[in-house]
Amino acid sequence: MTSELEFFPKALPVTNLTFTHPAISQKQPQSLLLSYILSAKLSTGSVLLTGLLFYIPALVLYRLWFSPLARFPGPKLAAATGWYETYYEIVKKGGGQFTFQIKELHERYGPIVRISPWELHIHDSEYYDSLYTSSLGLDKSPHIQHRFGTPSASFSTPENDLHKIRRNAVLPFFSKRRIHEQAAMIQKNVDLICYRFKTEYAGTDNVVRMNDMLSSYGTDVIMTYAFNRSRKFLSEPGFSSKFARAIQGLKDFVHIAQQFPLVGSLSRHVPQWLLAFVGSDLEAIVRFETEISSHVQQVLEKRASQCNEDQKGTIFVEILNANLPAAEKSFARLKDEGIGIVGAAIETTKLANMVIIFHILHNPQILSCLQTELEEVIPDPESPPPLSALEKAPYLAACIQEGLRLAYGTTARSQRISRHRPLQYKNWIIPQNAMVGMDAYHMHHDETVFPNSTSFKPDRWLGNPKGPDGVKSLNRYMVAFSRGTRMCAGSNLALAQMTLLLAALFRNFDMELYETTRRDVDIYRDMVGLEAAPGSKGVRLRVKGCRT
Ligand code: HEM
Repeated sequence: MTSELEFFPKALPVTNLTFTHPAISQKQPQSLLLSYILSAKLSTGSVLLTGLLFYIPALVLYRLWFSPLARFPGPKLAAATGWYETYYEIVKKGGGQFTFQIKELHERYGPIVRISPWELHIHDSEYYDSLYTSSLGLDKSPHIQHRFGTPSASFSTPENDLHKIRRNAVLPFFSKRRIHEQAAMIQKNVDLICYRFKTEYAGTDNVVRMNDMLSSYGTDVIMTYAFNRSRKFLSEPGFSSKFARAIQGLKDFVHIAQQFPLVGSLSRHVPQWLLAFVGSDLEAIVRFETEISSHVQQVLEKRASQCNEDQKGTIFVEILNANLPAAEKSFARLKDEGIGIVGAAIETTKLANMVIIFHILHNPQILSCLQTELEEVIPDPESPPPLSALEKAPYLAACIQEGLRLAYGTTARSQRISRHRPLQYKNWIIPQNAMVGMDAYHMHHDETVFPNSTSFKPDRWLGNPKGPDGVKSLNRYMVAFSRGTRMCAGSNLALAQMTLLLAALFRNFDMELYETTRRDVDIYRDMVGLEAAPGSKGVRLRVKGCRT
């Protein structure tokens, strides 16, 4: 199917987003233009110029008055051109500002707004479960397929049916039982952090850069879990992680790759030496991707030579053993899945931990409540209880829940498309093939659900709390892991990592923030995940001493 007529060189979201309307055929402006050209025999330059003069007004006219989205409220400029979104995502304040602009649009236009020629956004916490659901078989928008340069990862797969096949292959790998079986591996990484805190940091002026430490923790865990190959970044001086720069680079590049997918894919073909020479973050990204690719390659080679005993139980052996078509087991596909999983695991968990650690250290009362609880749950810090016991500590769980809320998971909307039938929101009929999205930023700052929403208040999660109607659970409105068919596959792993680390740090150490303020954890840019203000060095702390 042809896409909506598009003059702008910026890539169009997707083929299927065409809206045909009886009043104006998609082909009309094109055929008019063609007959004009043939009869006038114009030079190429004047043909293009004349074409533009016809084409742009016809396109804008169609979008503003004849598109099936024309009747939805929103600014005319956003309805007329995708460059409106591009301006906020790439230009304004260095980019990543569209989510905040959408919030302003909702204040002006109400709970449903047309935010681009192709897309609607809804701000109504009660509707989230209707859109992010398993029951409607909605596609994820192809608009965001190239965001991370891994178009065939489950995470990026637009089509619901194909996504289901891919997701089902990895899901058992992240079950709660599997995660509990791996708790000892995660605890080993936590023990190493505690050992280094005790021997290198406690009672000294040495500053722990949590950005590095948490990136290394996330990387070492997921690389062991997925590939049985730890990178041992936690043993590096200052906990520095070579993947951290790559992940940051991926984040910095995310809106460019989304707005201009061609740039995203071409960048992957620039030689690594050239990227290194110009000092680009892309070089770190390519290096990271090359490393994951080589792990995938090894898995395939070892499997071919049947000497893959050491990789038993790793994620790719699982996928290779699954009942999937051959194309699903190709190197290119597995590489994308590998990069997708490692990328999804590291940054999200790091950010949530960082937000939690900051707020606890920033609020002495919260710190004291948590330490009191942990002293009961972990009487002897030398022999911590199993994960299952720590998971039952209510105040720790409440801190984690509140941190996930303020770290958002993914801040940007993840748009859905109904291919086969229209959707309904209140009195609005959303036409099929329209993109429609909601996001955690709007959900988590809905003051009717989370009063004083910018404050870190673990207490709001204690004692089986309810939402605004006094009936539905408050948990229903916490969407850091999203919901429905695309809900985070690694949420059990993420929660286990957070529980084990936070319990150990706050039970074992007295810590204080070092030159860190809210500015270092509050969202300034939406780079699909939270990004703090420019120049932030993330959360940094000093270990004052050990607790017994
Ligand atoms: C605090 C930590 C984490 C948060 C808040 C989080 C959040 C999310 C969210 C919101 C999505 C849905 C994205 C979308 O709809 O576009 C997602 C998907 C995903 N996450 Fe996580 N994530 C976390 C940690 C992890 C970890 C540790 C893994 C481990 C591998 C992981 C693996 C995945 C995968 C594979 C998907 C794609 C699921 C699919 O499309 O079927 N995540 N995550």
